[in-house]
Amino acid sequence: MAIVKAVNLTKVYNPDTVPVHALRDASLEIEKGEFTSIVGPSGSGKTTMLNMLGGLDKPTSGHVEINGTNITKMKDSKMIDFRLKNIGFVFQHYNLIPVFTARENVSFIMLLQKQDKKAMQKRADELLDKVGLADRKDARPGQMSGGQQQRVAVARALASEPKFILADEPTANLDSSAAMNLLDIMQKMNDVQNVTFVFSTHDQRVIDRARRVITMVDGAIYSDEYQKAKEYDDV
Ligand SMILES: Nc1ncnc2c1ncn2[C@@H]1O[C@H](COP(=O)(O)OP(=O)(O)OP(=O)(O)O)[C@@H](O)[C@H]1O
Repeated sequence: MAIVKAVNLTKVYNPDTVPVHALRDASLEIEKGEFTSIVGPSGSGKTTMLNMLGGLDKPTSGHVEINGTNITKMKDSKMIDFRLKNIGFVFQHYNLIPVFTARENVSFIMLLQKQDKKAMQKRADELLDKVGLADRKDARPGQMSGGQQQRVAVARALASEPKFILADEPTANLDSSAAMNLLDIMQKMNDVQNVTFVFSTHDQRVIDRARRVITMVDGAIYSDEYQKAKEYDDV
């Protein structure tokens, strides 16, 4: 069964004033263990699609299923809890909490899930080790580079052991070496632990690493192709 299934999604913003058709009858399925890029020109609907897949917004028509559960009909209060347990998010602007250390940022989701404090600390430390930040656990976002902040964001996204990770333009603000390093880490997590990643991106470096490339044009799925992905450097 697909982890994520988007069925005939249409999204119209501002339907009563100046309607914008951001998605037009777009359907896709994501299986466990995929490393997939959603690409397409600016305004083609990539972010709108990720927002629908992550339950951050609702379609005008159509629906989204996650592991067989229709999330489109879910009440907002239930959706928050469902998101916490099932979906990890990585954003272009990292979205870390500035007054928290790296460890606290990673622990925060587990705190919301009322996990045991010791287990929470242990998991946060393991995740930060995995993203190469063993020596930056007590640093706050303002004391870290963009690449380091985005690696904290990846560790945070994994903290609740989600079914899949959605990453909206994760390398957009990173220089070349930080972007490659982030991709190496995510690709290795995909390869070794079978973590499922879905990206939206303009970045050819990210597209080259994907095994599947879904292209959107004007709110619709234009093509959906598998390719041989560029290998990652061991990290
Ligand atoms: N909240 C909103 N209100 C109105 N229109 C919106 C809103 N969000 C997006 N749109 C419009 O919907 C269309 C799709 O936008 P979306 O952000 O999904 O595209 P994108 O492919 O992610 O673009 P980019 O690559 O520039 O980030 C665009 O025409 C955009 O202007």
